[in-house]
Amino acid sequence: MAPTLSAGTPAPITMPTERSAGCPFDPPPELGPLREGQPVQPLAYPGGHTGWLVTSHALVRTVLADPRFSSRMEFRRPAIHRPAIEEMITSDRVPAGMFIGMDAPEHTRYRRLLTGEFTVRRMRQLEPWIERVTDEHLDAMEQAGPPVDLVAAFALPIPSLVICELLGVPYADRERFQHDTRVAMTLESTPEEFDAARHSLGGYLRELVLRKRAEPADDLLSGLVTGGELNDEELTGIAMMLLVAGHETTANMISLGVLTLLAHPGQLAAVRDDPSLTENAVEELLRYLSIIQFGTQRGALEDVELGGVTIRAGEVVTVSIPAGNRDPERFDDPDTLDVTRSAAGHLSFGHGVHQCLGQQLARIELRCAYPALFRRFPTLRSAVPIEEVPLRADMNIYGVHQLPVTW
Ligand code: HEM
Repeated sequence: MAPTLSAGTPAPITMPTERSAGCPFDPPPELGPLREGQPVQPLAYPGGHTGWLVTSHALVRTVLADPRFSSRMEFRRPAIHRPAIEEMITSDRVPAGMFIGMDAPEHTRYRRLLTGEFTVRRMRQLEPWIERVTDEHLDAMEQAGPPVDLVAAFALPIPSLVICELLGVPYADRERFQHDTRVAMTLESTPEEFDAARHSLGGYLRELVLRKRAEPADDLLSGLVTGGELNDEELTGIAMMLLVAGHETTANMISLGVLTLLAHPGQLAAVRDDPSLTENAVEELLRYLSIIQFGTQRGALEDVELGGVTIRAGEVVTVSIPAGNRDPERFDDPDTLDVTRSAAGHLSFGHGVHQCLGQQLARIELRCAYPALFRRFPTLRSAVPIEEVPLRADMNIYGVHQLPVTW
């Protein structure tokens, strides 16, 4: 049932989603005034529920760090209409092992099994291999000659190959899982399309788990199989979560990051002239772009006071990562891309116990991809006017559908 708001509380708004035509890299313009005036704002969720939208950096962190706000799937009610996800949540068909939708102690148990696989040290060991894969894709681009779609030729295959290698998923099967992931992520997918994609991916990964059981190899999934703590359902859920989380996110950061640098030639020149700025530039692009564009959800397990309002038990809170990352209280001149600033403390990988498990891997891929691309093609530019690049306004993960480039 829709909770009633106390007297004096502003009327609920719907989630701002429209970006300004002038700058596709800026979040929807309504978020700024909301953050300055009403950083905990009543939000109308699809289906008639009322919950909250949190927009300041400090309060986003507060929510994400507070165990009174649950991550359970029933609270991951999207702030914008996503029929497939809404149906999945209400029908209680959440797959086993998907610990992004769990609280302690279940979350802790699963996450502990994986933490060791994603340490900085482990990820650094992958670095030479990631560099080689990156070079091979640049070779292929060079051979094909311009124009090339950077998404298909570079931004998608690299993270996809990397997560496959890590998990032990045959890359040759990529068409199937890339298609299923795309359907699962598109806002417009119907419940039927979403279910079909999930079943197809689940069936595929379940078979793979059985194969790893029969013939373990030297990969993450085999390690989890032989560790003996997880059943086949849990292993399938974990593999699905990692495969989905591991390639669309980084792929969009690569392509949208390249487009952003092309649109900010001074910033591109600064990193090109001083490669020691690369790590900074990657953090700044993560902050500036905030590709998890509609935020992430939590549910109050009890009444909680937040920013002067009472969130009632059971209400859903959406924290806006884009709004938090553009908060002038936290970052000076937040709407300016500045690769020389320290963007440490950005929220693009979340915060608290659910903070992104794959963040070190993503960082290594990004630190490798941007410089290698601009080194190989110093004259790289968009092959179409920037306003014509098709943007992923309709996807939970912001980015570009295609990015035709030339050099
Ligand atoms: C630029 C790339 C990426 C971005 C922006 C990103 C962003 C995020 C964010 C915001 C969360 C927190 C969600 C929440 O609190 O509800 C998260 C969680 C997660 N991410 Fe990432 N991610 C990226 C890459 C990756 C990669 C490469 C992997 C896998 C290898 C991955 C695996 C995960 C997992 C498993 C979780 C859930 C962690 C948990 O619940 O404990 N992510 N990510």
